Amino acid sequence: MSVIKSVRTRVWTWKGPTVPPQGNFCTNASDALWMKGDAMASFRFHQWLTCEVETEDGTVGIGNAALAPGVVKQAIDEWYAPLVIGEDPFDYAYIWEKMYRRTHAWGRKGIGMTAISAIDIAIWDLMGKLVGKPVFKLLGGRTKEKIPVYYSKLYADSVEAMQREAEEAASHGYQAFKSRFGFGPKDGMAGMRENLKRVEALREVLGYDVDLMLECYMGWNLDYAKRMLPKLAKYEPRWLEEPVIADDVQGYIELNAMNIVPISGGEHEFSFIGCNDLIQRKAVSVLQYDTNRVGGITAAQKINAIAEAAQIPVIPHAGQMHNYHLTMANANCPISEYFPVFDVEVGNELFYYIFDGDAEAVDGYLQLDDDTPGLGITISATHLKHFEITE
Ligand SMILES: O=C(O)C(=O)C[C@@H](O)CO
Ligand SMILES: [Mg+2]
Repeated sequence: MSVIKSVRTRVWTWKGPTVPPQGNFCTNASDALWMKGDAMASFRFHQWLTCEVETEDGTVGIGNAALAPGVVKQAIDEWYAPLVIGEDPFDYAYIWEKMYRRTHAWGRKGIGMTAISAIDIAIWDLMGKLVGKPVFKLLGGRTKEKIPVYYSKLYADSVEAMQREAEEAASHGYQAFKSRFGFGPKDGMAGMRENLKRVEALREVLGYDVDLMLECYMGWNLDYAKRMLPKLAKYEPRWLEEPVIADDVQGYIELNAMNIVPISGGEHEFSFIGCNDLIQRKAVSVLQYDTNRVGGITAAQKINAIAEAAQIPVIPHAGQMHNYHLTMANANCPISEYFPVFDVEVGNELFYYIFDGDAEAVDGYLQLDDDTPGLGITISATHLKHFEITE
């Protein structure tokens, strides 16, 4: 048995070139505020946290998190690392409960659960490396020949720009696409028309034989979403994502019960308890936790069982290998979100600049290797010069 001897956290701050997002590129929770200046400032993810868990034999498992990296680093360094050092990584269920219960007063959601997620993902990568198996083979194995993905970008822009991007993506074989709304309650009826114009334009170039998902990123409210759903129905969206803020579970329930467009959410929910609540209350028709927020792979796999029992499909938020391995290992996870590799703008794609090994979509699918141990990623040296790294 090789016990955990260290936990190394690093915050990666991107100092390289960025593409400034266009105006109204995505609604978000801050839109409800009277904001001076850039309403999107809270939206950029130009930092990332890596968490490396090493055992006495020198094997290193890599985890990561993208929410509030500096704060999560401190939480891990001060609270969680001491809880896992000295433990056997294969006691991962015990380690998870220990992290969850010893910080329960403040850690069950948000920063604490994000910290737990980063460590847990590292432990699963570590276990895969120690037994020489890919993580998905430890979770249930291959349930798909390859994983279908949806192209996730199409931030709101001019109609022409969005149509060009959609056509370009379709030319690469994608069969599913996610777009972002740029207008919400503060933009009134004119904004509604701008939103609808763009959905219609996307259907015009993509047709109706592909899935089109629509993302609000918590930027609408219940009243606006109730008014928009009947107007959206004719465009047959695969789902409407995060129409209201994560705390408005009652709003989710009401919108999902309208049964006009399936409602998806969960990327801002934490732990299997939080996701179970969304499932049991029928708040979502598609559950979209992110493994590096919800409690890592240990929690995600428990959620997958609950969701499958309720026959709610699980389509984790974001790309990244920790989500792909879970999707590969679960028949109830039909498809993966895929952030195409682009110049750094919002930052969703920053992980491509930190890690080597992330699966790349080909003709609308991605593949995981049956023989690569762990998650299959390493820390990359390629873009180091563009990062300021805080140990
Ligand atoms: O990709 C998503 O689902 C996100 O919520 C990311 C954020 O960029 C808004 O789209
Ligand atoms: Mg989302």
